[in-house]
This record gives sequence, structure tokens and C-alpha cells, in this order.
Amino acid sequence: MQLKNDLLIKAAKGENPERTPVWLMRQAGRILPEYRAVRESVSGFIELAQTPELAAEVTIQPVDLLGVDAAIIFSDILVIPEAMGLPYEMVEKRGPWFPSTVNSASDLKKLRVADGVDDLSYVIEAIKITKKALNGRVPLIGFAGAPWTIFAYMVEGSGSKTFSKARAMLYTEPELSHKLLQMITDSTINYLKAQIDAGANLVQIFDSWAGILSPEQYGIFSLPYISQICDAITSVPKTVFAKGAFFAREEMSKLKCETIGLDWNMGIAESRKMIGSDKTLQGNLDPAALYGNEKQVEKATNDMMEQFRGSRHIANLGHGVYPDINPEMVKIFIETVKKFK
Ligand SMILES: Cc1c2[nH]c(c1CCC(=O)O)Cc1[nH]c(c(CCC(=O)O)c1C)Cc1[nH]c(c(CCC(=O)O)c1C)Cc1[nH]c(c(C)c1CCC(=O)O)C2
Repeated sequence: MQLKNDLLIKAAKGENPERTPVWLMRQAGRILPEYRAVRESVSGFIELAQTPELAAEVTIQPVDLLGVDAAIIFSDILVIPEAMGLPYEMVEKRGPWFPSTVNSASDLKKLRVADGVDDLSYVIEAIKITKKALNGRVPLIGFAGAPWTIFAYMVEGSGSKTFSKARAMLYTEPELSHKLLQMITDSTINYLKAQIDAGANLVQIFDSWAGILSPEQYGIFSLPYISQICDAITSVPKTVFAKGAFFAREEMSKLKCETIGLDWNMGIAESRKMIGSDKTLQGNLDPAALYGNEKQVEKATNDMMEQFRGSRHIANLGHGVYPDINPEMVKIFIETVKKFK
């Protein structure tokens, strides 16, 4: 299927798109009343994610309603632990929670390497339905969590400010940590390959908890596993977004990926210098800028675009859009990027 809008793919490959493409991390769900209406028709997030027709519907909503240049499949990074044998629940207003966690070698024995097609067939089905419905209008982004971020949830059992249990394990049980990280990595490679076979045009790896590791620990327990994933996926462009990993930008430029995501704490000119000109940069407006009024959002967006001018860029926020942002301000962000000359 030929893409009618391939700006994202061109930008990722450094092929001079006619204008800068724009999409938002966490654009599916969260901010749209149309999403909440679908969400209320089922028992909760997990049922929605596991019902391929509905997952496809909410994946396409931001393309229709906001005018973004890409869709991202509606799912969650935590489907990987579940496929490995560690199920999660999504607790209303609190976030993910794992009834059991990984603390010992015997816990690890109960897990398996997930097979992308069989264990995550509902995501694969949702991708196929989405691709058909999109009919080439925009590219579809597939995604997975980075092994370290997935490890953090599997060991901690929930979100946390410090993830101190997960970080402790890296010091007290380094061998066990590496074994679990390798199982997550192998599962993630299988999963991303299955997403690509089903039609994903680009994949993004979210290392949301990169920033809580020391540079040294990051180099031992996160980057080598992201690097394995980048090496294993060769058929579509890859984006690596490591939130808070300002200290790893130079190292990240060596990854076999086309695009590096920047969060809003990372200076644009300084990041370009560290990463070099052979990669596309994605980002990085502060998501809180969208709390401003129309003029303020326009100005903040234009200021960001100006700093990326003339270099390989995919416009986005520096992290996921916040749930209480007014969709009208998201539209202004998108329109401002599209009009930028
Ligand atoms: C850390 C992380 C998670 N999930 C994800 C990350 C990495 C990105 C990041 O750093 O924000 C990634 C994710 N989660 C979701 C998507 C869908 C696609 C998209 O719109 O980008 C994506 C790409 C849906 C979701 N994932 C979740 C929801 C809300 C569930 C609901 O509808 O109640 C959605 C739409 C739940 C979720 N899932 C997770 C948390 C902490 C929570 C609860 C709080 C929150 O909403 O962010 C784990």
C-alpha cells in the first residue's frame, strides 16, 4: 500500500520532506472526548486495548480530529510483561499495577520469552484493521517500551517516583537483572517484528525511565539492550525516545536508528551538536506549553520550529500530551507546525 502522506517516513530517513511532519506522543486516548466515549462503552483500558476494532477506532481518531501526520497504534508498553507471563491491571486514576512482581531467580523461571504473533495477537489484529481503515492516509507507528523501562515496572510492580526496588536490583542482583533484561529484549524484538509484518511503517522505543539511572548504569543496563533491538529491526525506520537521558546523547548517536527523540529539557542546538547531522531529531515542545492561550501556543511552537530550522526534524512534544490539555490547543500546535516556513 502506497502512503499518500509519507512526510514522517521521509523525515525519518533524512529525505527532505516538503514540510516538517507532526504527531504527538500519547495522542491516542487521553485528551479527546471521542476517546472517552469509546472508553466508557467497555470495562476499562485493558478491554479497549484487547478489542481490535475499538483499538483501531481510537488509533484513527487523532488523524481525523487533529490532523496529525501519523497514527500510533492504541496499546500500551505493558503488554510485553503480560505476554511474558506477568499480567497487569490498570487502576483507575492511579495507573498500572502488577499483582505479582519479579524479585528472584524462581520468579524469573515462571516467565517466558513472548512470541509477538501468538501472545499479542490482539495488537497484531488491531494493526491490520487500522492499516485497512487508514488506506494509506498516514503512516502507522508501532511501539514498545525499552527493556529497562519494562524491567522497572516488572520489578517495582507499579509506577514510582524513584523506582528504588528496580534500581536496587541492578546493584544487588546484576546477573539476574541481565537475564530478565535479555528476556524482555528478545520478546520485544519478536513483538516489533510482528507489528512490522502486520503493517507498522515505523517503530518507536519508549525508554520513559531512562533518566533515573546514572550514566554508568544506563550504559550497562539500558543502552546495550536498545542497541540489540535497533540491530535486529532493519526493515523500517526506528525512533528511540529516552526521557531524561541527556547524559547519553553522544552514545545514542551510535545506535542503528534513524531518529532520536528529545525531551524538553534537552537543548536543541546542543543536542544536534552531540548527536550529529546523520540522525533526525524528534520533539520537543514542553507539553505544559499547551496550557497557554492561542497566541502563546503559536509563539512557543514557532520558537521551537525556528531552533530546528534546516535540520532533520519530526515535530512533537517533549513527552506525552497531558490528559487535561484542551484539544483546541493541540490543534493550534499542529496547525502552527504545518504553516511554519
Ligand atoms: C510509561 C508508559 C506507559 N505507557 C506508555 C508509556 C511510555 C510513554 C510515556 O512515557 O508516557 C506508552 C503508551 N500508552 C498508551 C499509548 C497509546 C498510543 C499513544 O497515544 O501514544 C502509548 C504509546 C495508551 C495508554 N496507556 C494508559 C492510558 C490511560 C488508560 C485509560 O484510558 O484509563 C492510555 C490511553 C495507561 C498507562 N500506561 C502507563 C501508565 C503509567 C499509565 C497510567 C497513566 C497514563 O495515562 O499515562 C505506562
